[in-house]
Amino acid sequence: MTDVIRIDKDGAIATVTLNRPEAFNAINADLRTALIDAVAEIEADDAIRVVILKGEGRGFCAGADLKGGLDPKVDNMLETQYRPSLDGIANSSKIWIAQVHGSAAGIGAAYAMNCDMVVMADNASLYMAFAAISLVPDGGNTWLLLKGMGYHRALQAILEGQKIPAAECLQYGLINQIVPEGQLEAETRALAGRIANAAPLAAQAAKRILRSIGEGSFGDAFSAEAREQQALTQSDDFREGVQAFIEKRAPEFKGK
Ligand SMILES: CC(C)(COP(=O)(O)OP(=O)(O)OC[C@H]1O[C@@H](n2cnc3c(N)ncnc32)[C@H](O)[C@@H]1OP(=O)(O)O)[C@@H](O)C(=O)NCCC(=O)NCCSC(=O)/C=C1/CC=CC=CO1
Repeated sequence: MTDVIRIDKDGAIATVTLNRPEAFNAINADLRTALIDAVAEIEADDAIRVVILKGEGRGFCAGADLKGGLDPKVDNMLETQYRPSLDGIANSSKIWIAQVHGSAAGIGAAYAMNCDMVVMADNASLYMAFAAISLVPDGGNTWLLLKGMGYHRALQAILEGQKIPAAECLQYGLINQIVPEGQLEAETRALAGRIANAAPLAAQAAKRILRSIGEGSFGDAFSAEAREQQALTQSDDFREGVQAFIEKRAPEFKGK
C-alpha cells in the first residue's frame, strides 16, 4: 500500500507530503492518523528546524474525505482525530511552512493557514468548501480567517463558500508570498533555507509569543467549531450535501 504521507529530511529541513493524489489528498482515517504520527516524529527530531507541508498531485488538500473518511457517528472526530496534528503544528518548536498549489479546501485550508508561513502558487486558492455541504468551517478555519480578513469579509467568505484566490489571500495577510506555480518548490525551499538559518531559540520564542497574544485563542475557536460541526454532521442537509457532491449535482437543502 502507498504511504499516505511521505517524510523527507534534508539537513535541518523536513518535507511532509500529503500523498493521496487520486483523491486530491482528501483526509481519510489513515491520513488523519499518519498526520498525527508525522507531526510527533518531526517534533522529536532535534536536527529539524523547518518543515515544509505540501500535497502530491493536482492540489494541496481537499479537506475531509467525503467518500470514505467521514463517520458522523464518531464522537468528537475533530477534537480527537484532527486537533492533535493541528495543535501539534501550532505548538511545534519547528517553523512549519505550507507550500500550496491548486486548492486547499475545507479543513485542508486550516492545515495550510495554521502553518507558521504560507507560500502559494499564483493560481492557487483557499476554498471554504463547507457551505456547499451545509457545514461551518472547522479545524480553526474561523479563527484563522477572522484574524486575517476581519469579521465582515470572513463571514461572507464562509456563507458564500468562497474560493479565495492567492492575490486576495496575500492582500488579507492570510499568506506570506505568491509565486508562479513553476517556481513554488524552489521559492518555498529558499524560504525554508533562510528560516533554518535563523537563531533557533529566538525563532521558537517569536513563534510562541505571536501564537499566544491576541484576543481569543485558536483553541476556543476550535472547540466552538467542533461543537457546531458535531451537530451539523447529524443533519439531513449534510447527508444531502455529501450525496450531491458524489453524484456531481447541486444539493437540495431543507433546513433539517
Ligand atoms: C475544489 C476541489 C478540491 C478540486 O476540484 P478539481 O480540481 O475540479 O478536482 P476534482 O475532479 O473535483 O477532484 C479530483 C478527485 O478527487 C476527488 N475528491 C475531491 N475532493 C474530495 C473529497 N473531499 N473527498 C473525497 N474525494 C474527493 C474527486 O471526487 C475526484 O475524484 P474522481 O476523479 O474519482 O471523480 C474539489 O474536488 C472539491 O470541491 N472537493 C470537495 C471539497 C470539500 O467539500 N471538502 C470537505 C469539506 S468538510 C472538511 O474539510 C472537514 C470536516 C471535518 C469533520 C467532520 C465533518 C466534515 O468535515
